[in-house]
Amino acid sequence: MRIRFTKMHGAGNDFVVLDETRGRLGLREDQYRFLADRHFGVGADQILTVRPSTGPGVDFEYVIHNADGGEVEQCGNGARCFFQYVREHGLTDRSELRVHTAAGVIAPSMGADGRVTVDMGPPRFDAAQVPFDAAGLSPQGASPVGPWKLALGTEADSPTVELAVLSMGNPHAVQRVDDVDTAPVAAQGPLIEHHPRFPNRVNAGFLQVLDRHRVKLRVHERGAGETLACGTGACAAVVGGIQQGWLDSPVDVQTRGGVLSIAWDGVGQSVRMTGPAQTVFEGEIEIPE
Ligand SMILES: N[C@H](CCC[C@H](N)C(=O)O)C(=O)O
Repeated sequence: MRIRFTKMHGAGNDFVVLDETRGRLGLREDQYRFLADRHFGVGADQILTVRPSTGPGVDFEYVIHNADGGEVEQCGNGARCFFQYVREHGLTDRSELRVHTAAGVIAPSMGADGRVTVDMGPPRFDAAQVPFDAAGLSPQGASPVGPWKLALGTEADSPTVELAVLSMGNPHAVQRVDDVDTAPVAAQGPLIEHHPRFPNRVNAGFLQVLDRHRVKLRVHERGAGETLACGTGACAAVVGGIQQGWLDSPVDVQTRGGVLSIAWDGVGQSVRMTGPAQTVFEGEIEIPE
């Protein structure tokens, strides 16, 4: 099957965007994996699919698959690219949209400086909503994010980490580190992602606090590995940092792919993420039946 796609990125987190506004492609997980494959396919961290509105009050549906082919609830950098895509391809001329995702409705809008701001909805702290199995654990702090001390292995000398746990519609576990450049992202990222206390796996964040309004962040993403930026990860890291008393809104999040600006006014309030969206090229590709 030959399909058209658009290659995009948001702060270096890269995507293949598919247009299903005129009909479904009906792709399987292995075909999403093929598209994401950096050697045999196009190459991407996630595949984003644009679909028509699901009903009143929303303008489009936004579907996300990780590079491993699995469908997931939310993607922040992808939301900015989604918004740019539908405007660039004449699917809307609106400067603000309401978009249905598996995690709920998000609202992207165009800023005066050409950057895109997305209302990502409120963070969720209830363990069952992450989901996170906290049975038998006592939080190490008094905030809704914990933190929670987890051993990364069963050996007596397994490393233990303190993780702020929360959901942006997708699951996040964020630890504070002194220096992101020397943080054990490669070693600990997969162990946290696949930790048995996260039944749906989890995105693993590594947060360095520079001052109360600036941080550095690296994220080992569920289903994709370390990415140059993670939008929902930046939201989760800032919320966790505010909840633990390290940060004040707004916060500039320096990722390896660019800077994201995150604002949050407190529990029950939406997280607002602002950042870049870039179209790289349009293409066609033959995918295996
Ligand atoms: N890997 C994430 C999905 C993509 C999130 C990230 N690319 C973003 O910008 O939020 C997950 O499995 O929940």
